[in-house]
Amino acid sequence: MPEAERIERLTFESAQVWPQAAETRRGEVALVTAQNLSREYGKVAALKRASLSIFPGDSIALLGTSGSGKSTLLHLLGGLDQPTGGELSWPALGDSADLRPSKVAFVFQAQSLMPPLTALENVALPLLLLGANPEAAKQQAAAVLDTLELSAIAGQLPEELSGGQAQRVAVARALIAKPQLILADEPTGQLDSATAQHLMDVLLAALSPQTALVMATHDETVARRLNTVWRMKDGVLEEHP
Ligand SMILES: Nc1ncnc2c1ncn2[C@@H]1O[C@H](COP(=O)(O)OP(=O)(O)OP(=O)(O)O)[C@@H](O)[C@H]1O
Repeated sequence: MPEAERIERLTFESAQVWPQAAETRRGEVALVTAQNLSREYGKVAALKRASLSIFPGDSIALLGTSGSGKSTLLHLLGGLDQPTGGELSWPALGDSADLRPSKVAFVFQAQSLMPPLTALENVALPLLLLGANPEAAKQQAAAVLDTLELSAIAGQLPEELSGGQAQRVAVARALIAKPQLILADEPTGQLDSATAQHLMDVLLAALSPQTALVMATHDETVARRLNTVWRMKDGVLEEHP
């Protein structure tokens, strides 16, 4: 194999197991890239010098114990929080002021739906925030709920839903504006294992090849459903063994 091709292959393969801070990979532009990214809360170093890039099609499990810095990293990657050190940019997405909800969407652990709104209205919300016509937004929300086999509960309020149904509605809300980057913070954390696996089925089936998913989890079984595992320990993004 020619030397140049060998080096390119080695570079590509290492990018599969170890988060690189390169802005491009095989001609693709990174959705988000970070170099020595740090976040301190007073004396607590929640994230220590993380360098990484995330590309379209990546599905990454962020595995680590409680307090290891997973939520801190997700919030920074989504522009919900500001780093105290390092560089962070969204080469394929543009300005951090302009990230949500059509470019980046979050799925949180639990109870993130708006209580006075029905499931359908919750799912339509990102489109309304983007200025869509309300009727068109509701029609699109109904279509997404249908895809996730949730049409029967479209008119119900969050308090009337099971934990698994509520999380699937949260996934529908994250997907509706066709974001390129989905950041999920332990979306299966409060679900039993069968319901958690069903949520993963739904989420993975709904991803397009242009979309990247980063999911924080404690659960190795959930992590194994994704292509890559990144481990965090005491604020450090560690190499996967
Ligand atoms: N707003 C905050 N103020 C002060 N300390 C914080 C804040 N947010 C997080 N921390 C601290 O930063 C560290 C990392 O927290 P983080 O929530 O990122 O961990 P995590 O891996 O997501 O944990 P969990 O799995 O329990 O959600 C912890 O020591 C936490 O106490």
